[in-house]
Amino acid sequence: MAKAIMIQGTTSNAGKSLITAGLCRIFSQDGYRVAPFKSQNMALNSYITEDGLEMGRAQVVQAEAAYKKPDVRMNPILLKPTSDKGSQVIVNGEVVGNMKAMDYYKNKTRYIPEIMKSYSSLAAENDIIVIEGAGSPAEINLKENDIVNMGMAKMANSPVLIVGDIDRGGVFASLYGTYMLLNETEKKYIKGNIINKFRGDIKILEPGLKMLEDLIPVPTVGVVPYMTMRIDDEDSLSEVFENSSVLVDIDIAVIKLPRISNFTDFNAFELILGAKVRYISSAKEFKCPDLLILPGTKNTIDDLKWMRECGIEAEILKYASRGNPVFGICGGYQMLCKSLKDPYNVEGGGEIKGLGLIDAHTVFEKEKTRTRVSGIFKCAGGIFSELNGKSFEGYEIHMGITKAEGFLSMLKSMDGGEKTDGLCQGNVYGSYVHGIFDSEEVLKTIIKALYNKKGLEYNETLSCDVKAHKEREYDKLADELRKSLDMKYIYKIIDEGVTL
Ligand SMILES: NC(=O)CC[C@H](N)C(=O)O
Repeated sequence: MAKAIMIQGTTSNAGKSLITAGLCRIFSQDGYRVAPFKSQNMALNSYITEDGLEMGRAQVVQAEAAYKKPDVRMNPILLKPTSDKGSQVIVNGEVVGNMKAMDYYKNKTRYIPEIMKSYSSLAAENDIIVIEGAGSPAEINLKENDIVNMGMAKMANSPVLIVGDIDRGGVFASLYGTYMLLNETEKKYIKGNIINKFRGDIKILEPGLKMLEDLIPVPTVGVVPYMTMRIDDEDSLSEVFENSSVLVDIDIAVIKLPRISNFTDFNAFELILGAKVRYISSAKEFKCPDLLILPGTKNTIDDLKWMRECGIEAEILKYASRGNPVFGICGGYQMLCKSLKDPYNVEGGGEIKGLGLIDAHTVFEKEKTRTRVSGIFKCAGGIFSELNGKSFEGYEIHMGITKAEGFLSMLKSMDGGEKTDGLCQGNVYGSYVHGIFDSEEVLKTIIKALYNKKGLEYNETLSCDVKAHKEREYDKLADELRKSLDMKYIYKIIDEGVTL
């Protein structure tokens, strides 16, 4: 039976996912069998495992860091918010329905047996489970019946480290306040604090650490520097959306839809030195990018209405009419169609005219398509015609089914026979495949075409192997954490567990 360590945070985005991933890599490097675990994730960035099951992307990254294949047991519950009040609830990788937040919170303890089944079976196969909490354990309105923070720590009898974000300020107050809002039993699980995202002179910080330790009986087990490294993000608070104003050769604009999903699809572009992805949420920011991407969304029709109202749709139509390239992924692909219909009310219902840039129609079905795919580009025209013959690999997660009016085609999946996973019309491209840009040949072909269009030279020799890049990032993360965390102490608390 594995031992456990749990990473909780004072807020969302404090860096729990990153530190969990780094610890997974460190323990694996030290020879342990390791698995990440998060009982419940609320995220629109999800992934499809080899068994066709859906899980949150943060645990996928952590699994990779632990040299493991992503496994749905690592994230038994996934909530995908469809609106401000409700979510699609996914248990052990399969949709169980849409639920209002209130109904879910009232009934969530019914999922404890599922959570513990997954946890126990992972624990039986590993030496250490690195558990990640969610949000903060001090949300006093949600603490009762908790299944993801202190409730989970108790079920797994796991020592807990709390991560605070010093970059946003108020780190002492939030670490102190988090501890003080816990009850006496819960406090016994807290074995250390971690200060994350530190930049500056540690000498100036040190007296504060001492004062905090005088106020609460919790040692600071490390001060982790601010890292520019990016691993796949979990939620829309992600720093990915903070645009920089650096000038580059190729400007790629992604529309930041209100329900944007799977924006990890575009991380691959970061490997291209001369390209920059910027996220835009107003018509004013549109300008004239070299490539426009419409990303996935959990609520295609609502997000299309939003684009229409804020004037972005008009900008896209103007931009596309001049022959500029547009690429839609999943929900973004659906928006490019002539019409979208939701007869079974899976995403709020109704019918709407699409952008009409691809002669196709999308209908939302009752059953979700969840599959991994691989295939090759065929019949891609326009500026990216060099994609033909290039292979892709990825996964699909959607309720909608898209059918072309006539003969339009672009991608053929090898494993799905004649299944068409995407369409192309002129310089407008759409596909259901998430992760399509992770293929080095696809990525390079697209970038090269964009350079050519601008009359610029593209240095093709630079590698953009996404997998190799990620491996290097995980090792770098582990090195950085080894330098800043007291690993001896962390091993000690893992070994001791929690005695009440
Ligand atoms: N991941 C996505 O973009 C999904 C698109 C759309 N919401 C569907 O389910 O069909």
